[in-house]
Amino acid sequence: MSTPAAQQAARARGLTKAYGSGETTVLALDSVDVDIARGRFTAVMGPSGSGKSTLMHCLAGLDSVSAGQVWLGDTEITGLKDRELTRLRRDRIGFMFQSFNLIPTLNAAENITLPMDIAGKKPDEKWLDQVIDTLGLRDRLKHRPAELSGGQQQRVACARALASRPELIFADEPTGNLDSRAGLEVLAFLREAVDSLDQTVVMVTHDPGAAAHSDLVLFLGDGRIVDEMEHPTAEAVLERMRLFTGGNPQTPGFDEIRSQFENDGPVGDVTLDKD
Ligand SMILES: Nc1ncnc2c1ncn2[C@@H]1O[C@H](COP(=O)(O)OP(=O)(O)OP(=O)(O)O)[C@@H](O)[C@H]1O
Repeated sequence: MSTPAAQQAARARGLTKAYGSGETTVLALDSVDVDIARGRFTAVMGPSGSGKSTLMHCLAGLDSVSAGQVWLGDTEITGLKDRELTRLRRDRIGFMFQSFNLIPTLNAAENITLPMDIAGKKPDEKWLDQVIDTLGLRDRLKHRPAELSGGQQQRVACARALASRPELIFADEPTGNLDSRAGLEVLAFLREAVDSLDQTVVMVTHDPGAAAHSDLVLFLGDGRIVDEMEHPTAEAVLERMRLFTGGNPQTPGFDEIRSQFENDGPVGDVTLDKD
C-alpha cells in the first residue's frame, strides 16, 4: 500500500515481535510493514498462530515491540512510556473484544460512557446521540446487559468503543461469541461506523464472511503479511485461503479453517440474512 502518511490512522515499519529467548524464541511478527488507511475497514486474517492478535496488540500499544516502529497517526508510539501509552490508548483508540466486557450492574448507557467517565471526560452529546441512533440502541439504554440479547450487548460494546470518537477502533473477533444473525448485525454496524460516522476499524477475524464486510483484507502467515485483497467477497477470501493451503500444505490452521467452511459455510455469509 502507498497511502500518504496523513491518510493513515496507523502504520508500522519493520515491526518485529519475538516471545521468549534462545531456542524457545517464537517470532510472532517478522519485520511487518503495514499501513492502516483512515476511514476504512481493514480485516486481518490468517491461520491460528500467524500473528493476528500480536499485530493488533502492537499497533494498539498494548504490547511492546522487539524491533521496528509503530505510529498512531503522526505519533510514534514505540518508545513511549507506559503512562503516555495508557493515555494515548484511552484518548485515541477504541477496543471491541470477543467477550463484550460489559459491567453487569451498569445499564447500557452507563456501560457506553464508562471509559470516558473513568477518564473524567465529558462525552460529546451530539456524537453520542448519533452513535446510539446508528446502532439502534435508543430504546435499550436503561437495560442492563443481562436484559439484552448477545447482539445488543455487542452493539453496546461497539457504542462504547465509538463513544469517545477514537481515531482507530480495534475489534478482535467481535462476532466470535455471537450467533450468525447477531454477528451480521455487528458487522453491519461496524460497516456503518466507517461509512456514516467516518471511523477507522481494524478487525481480526477467522471468518471469510465477516472479512467480506471490510474494504481490505490483510492475510498473515508466519508473522508476515503474505497477501492482501481489496473489496473482498467471502468466496474470494475462502478461495485465497485455499490457494495458501495449496501453496504450502504445511501452513498450520488453513486446513482446519477450510474444512470448517466447506462443511458449514461461512458464518457471516450474507445468505444467512434470508431466514
Ligand atoms: N505471550 C506469549 N508468549 C509466548 N508466545 C506467544 C505469546 N503470545 C503469542 N505467542 C505466540 O506468537 C505467535 C502468534 O500468536 P498470535 O496470538 O498473535 O496469533 P493469532 O494469529 O492471533 O492466533 P489465533 O488465531 O489462534 O488467535 C504464536 O506462535 C503464539 O504461540
